[in-house]
Amino acid sequence: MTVSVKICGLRDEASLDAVVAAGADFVGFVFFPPSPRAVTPDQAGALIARLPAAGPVPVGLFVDASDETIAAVLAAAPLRLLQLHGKETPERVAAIRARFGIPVMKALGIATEEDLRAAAAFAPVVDRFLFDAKPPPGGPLPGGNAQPFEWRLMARQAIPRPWLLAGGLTPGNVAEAIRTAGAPGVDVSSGVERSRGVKDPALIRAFVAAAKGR
Ligand SMILES: O=C(O)c1ccccc1NCC(=O)[C@H](O)[C@H](O)COP(=O)(O)O
Repeated sequence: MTVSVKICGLRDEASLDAVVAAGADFVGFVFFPPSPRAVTPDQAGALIARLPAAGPVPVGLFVDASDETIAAVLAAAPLRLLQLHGKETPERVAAIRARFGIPVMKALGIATEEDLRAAAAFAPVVDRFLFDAKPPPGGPLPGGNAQPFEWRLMARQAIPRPWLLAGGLTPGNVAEAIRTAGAPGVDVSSGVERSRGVKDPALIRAFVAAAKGR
């Protein structure tokens, strides 16, 4: 099985080029101003313009964003997948998908099997899921916290859409995480950074190689 890989929170050309050269499948841009990984629509547009046609799918990460915010980003950055990482309800997800006509990936925070059951209500309105750790209480970011969750919770679950495993993955643990969770795909941000918000091309290459078993 080939594992899909998403590298999230890109802000500079050298790291983006490393994502492309390493053969990642998705590349994420954060449109959440409090994040140290946030980019403006124009910055994302310029980075996406560097992607080859057969390169990684550009993903936009939003947290409880308004239609106006999403529209303003799309005017400058041709995203091909919208990652919704806030408290969006199934109804809100459906409305965003219908309005913008772009596939949607809903992020869900997982700490227990009960949390996983929330996926059922979203299944009819999403194209993919991303399962991440729950953010620390009172923390500034709803994701990207280098926090793993219990990978065994995912094992043998019948998830009705393609999905990515996220949260605290690194080049050193991603192969074990994939085996334990039975994950068809993975997503990383902190684990390929040399400091918070600053990606490291060597770590990006190592992560993709480890995830894809190269
Ligand atoms: O990365 C951010 O700054 C961020 C901000 C707000 C919501 C979500 C965010 N990141 C979500 C991601 O897609 C991360 O890749 C995922 O949570 C895993 O992050 P990490 O544990 O740092 O690898």
